[in-house]
Amino acid sequence: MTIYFYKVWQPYGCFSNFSPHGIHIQGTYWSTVEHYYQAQKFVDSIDSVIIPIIRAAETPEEAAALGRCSTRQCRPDWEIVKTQVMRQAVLKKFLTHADIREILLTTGDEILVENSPTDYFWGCGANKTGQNHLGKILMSVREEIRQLCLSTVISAEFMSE
Ligand SMILES: Nc1c(N[C@@H]2O[C@H](COP(=O)(O)O)[C@@H](O)[C@H]2O)[nH]c(=O)[nH]c1=O
Repeated sequence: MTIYFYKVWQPYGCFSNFSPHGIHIQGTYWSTVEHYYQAQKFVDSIDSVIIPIIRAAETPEEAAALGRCSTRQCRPDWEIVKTQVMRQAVLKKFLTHADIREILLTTGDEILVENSPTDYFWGCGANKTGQNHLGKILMSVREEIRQLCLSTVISAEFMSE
């Protein structure tokens, strides 16, 4: 059965990038994946002064509004790197927080879909035809963590022999 998620307060809300699960990346703390993702749009761009402002945003909604401002200039390679940027942050989130890692692992092999009514790239959009890249990242992170757990168990058994 496909699992749909979107808003933080709805079922599986911890899969949303707006969920209150902080991450450290390269020595810097970000209070949500959304803060980190929106700020990365401006790395090495002429509008990079916005980065600490996005980081300090009170809420992920505010961080998203700052990052989506159309008068600011995104880094030129953003379209090429954005999926990798997102995957790195989502992986860090689920490696950091054991409680939500368990929730992700208990979804087994179910399809995960960000049920955004407006986003046809990260989500499935209003008519479910969107590319669902966030759902795909979550499924690939789930698989990576499963493999990591497996290799930890195997090496623990090897060490005890
Ligand atoms: N969850 C969620 C959203 N979805 C998130 O928005 C981000 C895409 O931003 P952008 O690339 O700037 O369009 C990405 O993290 C996607 O998961 N958007 C919202 O306005 N509210 C929300 O609760």
